[in-house]
Parts: sequence; structure tokens; C-alpha cells
Amino acid sequence: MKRAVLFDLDGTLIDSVPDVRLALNAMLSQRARRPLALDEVRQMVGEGAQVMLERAFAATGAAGGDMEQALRDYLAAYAAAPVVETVLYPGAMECMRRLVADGNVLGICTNKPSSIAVLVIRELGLDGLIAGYTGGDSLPFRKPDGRHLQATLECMGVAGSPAILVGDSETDVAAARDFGMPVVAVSFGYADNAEMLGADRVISHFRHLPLVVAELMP
Ligand SMILES: O=C(O)COP(=O)(O)O
Ligand SMILES: [Mg+2]
Repeated sequence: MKRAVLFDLDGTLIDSVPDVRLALNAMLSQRARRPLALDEVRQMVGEGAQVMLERAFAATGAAGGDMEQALRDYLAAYAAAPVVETVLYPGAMECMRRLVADGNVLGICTNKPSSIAVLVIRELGLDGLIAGYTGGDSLPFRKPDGRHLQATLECMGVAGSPAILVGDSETDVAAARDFGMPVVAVSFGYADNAEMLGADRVISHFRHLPLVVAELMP
């Protein structure tokens, strides 16, 4: 039976915060709010765009007003420049190729809005390596709800197969626990301390992942 490896996107496969920040600050400046620093934005990412926008408004003044318009403005700014400073983490691509060569089916389960996720996935050349992906607004639920992982496995055509999640946040670990799959945390993502997330394993570089995957899904 095929084995599935699900990846979180932001803070796991890619460091996207610089481009998230540019789009967020464009939206904030349209509302005469101060720009956010990289560190501030890093703390706000992980639970989808809506939650991030609420946090951005809270950090820059009073409540935000029309949040739907704010989301549209943010997504328009982000879609116009999805991959300017965004990069893959070291070894991510090589690791994914290796996992595919080992017979794993790969997918991406992200809370990033799907309209942006698809642009980033294509631009960074990940689309040929994955069997499917779902975003934070693809379904009526998202991580930490385990059904988001289930839906991603379905869209990859491997529902019912052994599966593992690789992520960088509390949200990822909670989703994996809700579903009941093992989870690997990366220590180079957006969590302050990956060791504290309660993952089954923590890796400091993608070169360690193929072995860990083989150990956790024998
Ligand atoms: O964009 C977000 O809020 C989180 O995205 P992620 O699930 O890929 O980390
Ligand atoms: Mg993440």
C-alpha cells in the first residue's frame, strides 16, 4: 500500500513571511495603519489569513472594520507578487524527490488561502512532486481540524493509506493528533521552540526526513 507524506507549507516547506508581510503591509497602508515587522508577521501566521488579519488589526490599532474587504485587498496584493522573496527551505526539494523515489505519495495541507497556495506551489516547482493540496479556505474546516488532513489525503487519492504530517506549528500537531497520524516538526519554521510542540520527532534539516518517515511508517 502507498504511504502518504503530507506537508504543511508556510514555515515548513517555504519561508514565505517576507511576501506575506509585503501584502499585509500594502493592505494596512491602504487603511493608514503602521507597517508590521517581519518578526511580528511570523507570530501571526499559522491559522489562516482571516486569523492573521485579525491579529494584524489588533496590533496596529482598533478593530478592523470590513474584514471581508480587508481579506480581498490582502489577497489581491499577495496574488500580484506571490513569490518575490519566498524561498524553499534548504533541502526541501531534494527531500521531496527522494520521498517520491522511495514510493511515497506527497501532498500539501496548508491553512494558506488556496488561491495563493496554488501560485506559490507552481512558481516554486512543487506541483510536479505532489499528488494534491488543499488550502485553508478549500473546505468548511481547516487545521487543527483533522478532517482537513483527511480531505487532503482524499484529494491525493490515498485516503486510508498510512500517512504522516510534517509541520512547524501547534496547529499542525493538533491536526495530526485529531486525525490520529504521526507528526514530525521542523525546528527551522515559525514556532519559537519546536521541541515544545509535542511532535513525535523534530528534524533540523530536510536531509533527516526520509529516514524519520521510514521509521514512523514502517
Ligand atoms: O498561512 C497560514 O496562516 C498558515 O499556512 P500553513 O498552514 O501552510 O503554515
Ligand atoms: Mg506552517
